[in-house]
Amino acid sequence: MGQPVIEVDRLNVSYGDFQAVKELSIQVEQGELYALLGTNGAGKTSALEVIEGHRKASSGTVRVFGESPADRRAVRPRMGIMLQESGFSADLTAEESVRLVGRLSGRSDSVDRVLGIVDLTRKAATRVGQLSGGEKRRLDFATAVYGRPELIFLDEPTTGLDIQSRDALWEAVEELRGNGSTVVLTTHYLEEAQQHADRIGLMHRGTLRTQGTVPELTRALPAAIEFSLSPGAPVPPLGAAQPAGLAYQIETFELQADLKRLLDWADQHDVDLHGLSAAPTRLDDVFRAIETDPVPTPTR
Ligand SMILES: Nc1ncnc2c1ncn2[C@@H]1O[C@H](COP(=O)(O)OP(=O)(O)OP(=O)(O)O)[C@@H](O)[C@H]1O
Repeated sequence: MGQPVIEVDRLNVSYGDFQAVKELSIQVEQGELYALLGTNGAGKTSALEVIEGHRKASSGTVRVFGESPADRRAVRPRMGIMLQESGFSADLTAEESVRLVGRLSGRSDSVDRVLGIVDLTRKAATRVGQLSGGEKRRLDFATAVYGRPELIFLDEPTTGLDIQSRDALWEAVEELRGNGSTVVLTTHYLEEAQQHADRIGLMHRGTLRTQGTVPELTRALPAAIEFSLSPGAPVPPLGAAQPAGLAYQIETFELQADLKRLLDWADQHDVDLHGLSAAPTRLDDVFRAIETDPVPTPTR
């Protein structure tokens, strides 16, 4: 891992009496794609707004490139931000919007290049107010990556995008990462986080409940083997639970070995395992478990 780009230590964000972010501590290293995921209202946007320099912390410290994010002159030229909702003026054209945000960023780039990344070249002269929802999201992304920033925040970047636009966006993100950019992502599309993130932090009700790589997060929960038996079949091994009728389920932390044991047992007893499936633990399972797990357990 490289140098820390983002260092958050015991961050708290409150709105009046309501504490939206509680004692959040995370570090994001240079070149990393860190996905901050969580349930609705978990506090992700509130935390990111502080890290981006848009909001003041109630307490705690945040450093971006070793500086306070409030020090906009030091930090802003090095970061590109795609917010959940764009603040573009409806009267500006796509091209004017990119030029304006580009000028404010202090970086230099070609407007054509960034509009090309998101296939908006044909819409360069179209006013923002006349762009579709997906086109506006793509314009947001184009402005966030203008000048190839070292640090890019993507807040639900692919919401409302068709599959071609998603693929193009992720291709552009991977290219930026190839050049060493660091990316912070929030999304409700867990498969995207699973596919692209180096590390994932899961927030629920203001706290970071767990953090790690996908294998680290999924390792903590059992995988599942499922099958059905014909009436009169012998009792299956491995403490198989019987949730309904003739359907069985085995939870296991040793999927391969237990699957072999089950198949050997079926062979020996000449039993058919109808609808046999063996599924590794998915990020969705970790996510669901978070809501019922009262104990915060960040791993690192
Ligand atoms: N300006 C505000 N004033 C009062 N409460 C707020 C404000 N902004 C956010 N909140 C509350 O703080 C909590 C965290 O909101 P936040 O937008 O940070 O969550 P989130 O994790 O980004 O959620 P989502 O996934 O739904 O976008 C929510 O309960 C929200 O209602």
